[in-house]
Amino acid sequence: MQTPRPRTGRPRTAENRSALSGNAGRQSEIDLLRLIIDNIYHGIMVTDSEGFVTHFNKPYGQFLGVEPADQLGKHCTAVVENSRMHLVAQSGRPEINYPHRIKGHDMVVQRIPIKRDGKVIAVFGQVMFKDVREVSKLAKKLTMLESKVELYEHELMVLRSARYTMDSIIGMSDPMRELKREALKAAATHLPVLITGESGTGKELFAQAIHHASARRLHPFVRINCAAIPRDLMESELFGYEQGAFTGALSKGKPGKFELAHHGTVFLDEIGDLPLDMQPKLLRVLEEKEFERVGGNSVIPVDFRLIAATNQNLEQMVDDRRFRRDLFYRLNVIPLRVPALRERREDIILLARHVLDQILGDAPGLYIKIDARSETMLQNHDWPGNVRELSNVLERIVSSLDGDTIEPRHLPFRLSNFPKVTSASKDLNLREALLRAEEDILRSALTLAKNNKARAARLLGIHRTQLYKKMKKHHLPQE
Ligand SMILES: Nc1ncnc2c1ncn2[C@@H]1O[C@H](COP(=O)(O)OP(=O)(O)OP(=O)(O)O)[C@@H](O)[C@H]1O
Repeated sequence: MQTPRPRTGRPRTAENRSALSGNAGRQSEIDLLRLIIDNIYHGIMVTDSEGFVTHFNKPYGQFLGVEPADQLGKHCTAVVENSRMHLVAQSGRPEINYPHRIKGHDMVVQRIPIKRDGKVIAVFGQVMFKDVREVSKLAKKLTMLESKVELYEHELMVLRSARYTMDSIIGMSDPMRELKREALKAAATHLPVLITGESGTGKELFAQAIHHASARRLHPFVRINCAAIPRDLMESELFGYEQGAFTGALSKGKPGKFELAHHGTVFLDEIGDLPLDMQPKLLRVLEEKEFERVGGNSVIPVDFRLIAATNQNLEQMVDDRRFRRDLFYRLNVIPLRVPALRERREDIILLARHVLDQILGDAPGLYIKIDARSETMLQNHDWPGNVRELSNVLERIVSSLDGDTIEPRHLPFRLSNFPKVTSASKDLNLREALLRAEEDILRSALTLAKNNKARAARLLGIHRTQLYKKMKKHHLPQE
């Protein structure tokens, strides 16, 4: 096709046309559009339906080394080598991401016909990449990023599962095997799970293992300790708040735990401590899977699986009207009870070995033995603080162990039913025995109370100040 000659005497700029109309508002709008076109990063050229240039921006001028204003009115083929703008005007078909060779560079361009009433009135051309190698670089970068994401997802899964699978829950006793089987079945559903059991039995461990065995494993596991959140902050912690919802609120607002757990699992620990006035709000989000932020008026949908745990007797609490019956039924869809350590004594030594291995870590050549009498003492103890108490006892022993074997003399006083005064117990005098017993009981109470001093003092039946005094006497950490 023959290239039409440039028409120099007939400027076709939008500016000129609107200057003729004499409309000031229209003029300023056109100025703005021209400014926008000139500030776009990519080179841009617009032609009319015959291929004559009506717009040509500065970046394109800089790229080609020409003055933009001088190109207006010329035919596109006289301005840009290999131009196809006039052909697109004729065919009316857009050319998206086409290769285009200019000045020895392979570029990537778009040519889009602009139509009015079905007729092409202009063609918009844009240089997408000044060098086609940019595209392949970008594509490579994208592939690289995609594989990195894949790698991280995999690592995340390995990391999480390495810590929290059912296999990492130690226990070969019948009740534990059965419990793991039930927990795996629960993981395959999206139903709420209620885990009960004494303090320190491993309820949280089960909650995490269920999450990581479920289809939600790549999404967040959000733990909320109902006993630890101050009452007046509970609602905003759970549901978040909007800007200016209350004094001290962050100016941007803040998402709550449920929002953060989208597609994942919410673990409500110590659910028995959820204040009564919060219970209907929890029930609503469980039933409707949507909530409103504090101070907000839009409803936010959320998808999560709920796992709740408690060491309290929720049924009794329902009877005492301290826990809502409707909420209890909603939570108790799949009940799992983690047995106390004394109900699975065959797991005690297994757990002790596991804890010792964890304490010693990767230290090469280090191995701590437990002699037969100590094993019997560990197995015979009732462990009111369960696995947590066992861990604490072993940690303390290891920190002051003088050899590589745990012997009865290393074990806390409470593990022996009563001190046997034998000829071997040369150093045992009453004062020392009482001191050891006192320290031991203090430690147990603190373990049971999860280091909450007021609770520990209540357990011991003494005043808190007295507890602090005794802790000081035995050099127990006060924080
Ligand atoms: N079967 C187990 N195998 C390995 N570690 C365990 C096991 N059970 C408990 N533990 C460990 O004991 C400690 C207490 O466990 P966890 O916090 O899960 O108990 P819990 O029942 O949720 O306690 P609480 O009711 O006091 O919150 C944790 O350090 C946990 O890793």
